[in-house]
Amino acid sequence: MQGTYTELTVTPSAHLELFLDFLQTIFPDTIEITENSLIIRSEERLDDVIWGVQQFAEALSKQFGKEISVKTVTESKENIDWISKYREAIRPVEVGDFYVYPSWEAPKDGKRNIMIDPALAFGSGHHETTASCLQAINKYVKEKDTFLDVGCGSGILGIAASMSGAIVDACDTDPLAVENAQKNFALNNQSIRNIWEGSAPAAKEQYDVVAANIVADVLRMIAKDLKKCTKDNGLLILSGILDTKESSIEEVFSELELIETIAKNEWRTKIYRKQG
Ligand SMILES: C[S@@+](CC[C@H](N)C(=O)[O-])C[C@H]1O[C@@H](n2cnc3c(N)ncnc32)[C@H](O)[C@@H]1O
Repeated sequence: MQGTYTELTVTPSAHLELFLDFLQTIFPDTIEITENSLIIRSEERLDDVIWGVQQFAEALSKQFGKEISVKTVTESKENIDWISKYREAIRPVEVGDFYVYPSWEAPKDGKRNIMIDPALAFGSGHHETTASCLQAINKYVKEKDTFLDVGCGSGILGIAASMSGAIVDACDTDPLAVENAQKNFALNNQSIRNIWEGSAPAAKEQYDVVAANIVADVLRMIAKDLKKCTKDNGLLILSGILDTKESSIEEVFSELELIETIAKNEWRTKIYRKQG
């Protein structure tokens, strides 16, 4: 890509549509039409086009027996590399021992590096709820723990748990998320024991740690299943809770021991222990 491109504005005194037909033979898809003008952008020089447009105006003048003039203005403009701009906007995220980075950045020495490219599935580490769950995993997940990631999205939480030595299962109601999570586990050289399309009720065992970063209303709906698949003395990491919904979650999980609440902006992450 060149550093600049030329923008040519063609303003005929009449018959804009005929000038459009003429220019479309040279630039079939790339003409912007405004009320009185046609705009062409190109990395090539457009001198020949300006000459052609003037010839066309002269030919039309002869054909209609009245003068049809055309004004042309060229401007050199800076080419913006949108892909680079987008990439610059996606920065790595550091939470505890975890360093979440996109594929075009380098991993960081001394960290548990998780490579995730932003995709359709939620979970690049930038959202407060994901970052808070990573903080909780960093603090509470131990080697050999069994871990269930309910609503895995990109798989980021399960990958973090696996890097902490846990044996990981995951599920999501969205088949695209299941596919994306599997891809991300492989990209990060982590293994996932079981992954299924669906939710907590399909869990076949009880886990040391269950994490669910889903909106509060859904957490309330599946509360019974989340508690059921958590072992006695196991932990439940609940996120996706807006501060306005916090008390409704506390109410539904009141029989568990609340051991920590992480607050980031308006988002709350609650860590419960299921007493034996
Ligand atoms: C906010 S994203 C969280 C993604 C990732 N775990 C993270 O922390 O960044 C919520 C995910 O939950 C999934 N989901 C929504 N309702 C669900 C349910 N009842 N059971 C399981 N997954 C659900 C969505 O498809 C989405 O991928």
